[in-house]
Amino acid sequence: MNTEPDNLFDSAAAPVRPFRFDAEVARVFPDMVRRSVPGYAEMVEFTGLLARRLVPADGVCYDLGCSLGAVTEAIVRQTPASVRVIAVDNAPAMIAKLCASSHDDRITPICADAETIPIHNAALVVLNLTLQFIAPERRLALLERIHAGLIPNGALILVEKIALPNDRGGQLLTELHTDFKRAQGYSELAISGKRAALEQVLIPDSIAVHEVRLSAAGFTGFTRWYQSLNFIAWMAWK
Ligand SMILES: C[S@@+](CC[C@H](N)C(=O)[O-])C[C@H]1O[C@@H](n2cnc3c(N)ncnc32)[C@H](O)[C@@H]1O
Ligand SMILES: O=C(O)C(=O)C[C@]1(C(=O)O)C=C[C@@H](O)C=C1
Repeated sequence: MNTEPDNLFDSAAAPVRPFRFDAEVARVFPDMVRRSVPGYAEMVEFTGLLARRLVPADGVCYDLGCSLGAVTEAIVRQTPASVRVIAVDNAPAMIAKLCASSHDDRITPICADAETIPIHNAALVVLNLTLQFIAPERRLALLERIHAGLIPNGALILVEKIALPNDRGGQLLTELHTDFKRAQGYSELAISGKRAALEQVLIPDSIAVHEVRLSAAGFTGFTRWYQSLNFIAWMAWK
């Protein structure tokens, strides 16, 4: 996948407009996500390893909000050749790039909305940094649909940026996330510009809200398997 540098928020002249997954973002996405999400590469790799344990031969996986297909490719790498992945994103620029880079017949890229795409016989559904972009009042309905589309013993992998408590620990982790971005070479301008652009677009929930909702959606159990600062990964099972 391309490695063009993310300098989208570096220009002082750039107007602050809501963040969108357009062609500009798709062009720099691998660099952007790696330098913005601490632990991203490891979470993607672990998702592949989890798929290896969770998905039966001939199993079907859904990667909802797949972007350029990093999770899809990790699943394909780690599972038998009979396992297939349906890779869904509603951003045409993302799906176009995924189609251009991947010709694996185990992968079915689809440009569609995760909220409406039919989900059937899924052994594994992955929402890697996607639920946070769905309107909060519709998140439960999406999780209920995913739960209904899973086979018995099927699982959901959910990775999210979370809302931290406004206490000393929460403030420290928020500051560390900014330090992480600085250490990745982002300028103060780029950091504050992206923060403003994501406001009202990426709406994080607290750990408690996520976990109450997983139960409400019908999942019988869940476990957290990764945390890096304000990014957390869960697995939930039917
Ligand atoms: C942060 S990116 C996800 C990263 C990706 N899962 C990965 O592992 O590299 C969020 C993605 O979700 C997609 N998205 C947001 N809302 C969506 C929706 N309602 N249906 C499908 N895709 C959606 C965006 O277009 C974007 O590509
Ligand atoms: O918190 C941030 O600053 C982020 O950039 C996070 C985040 C995400 O979690 O999806 C936001 C948008 C980009 O897609 C990549 C990463």
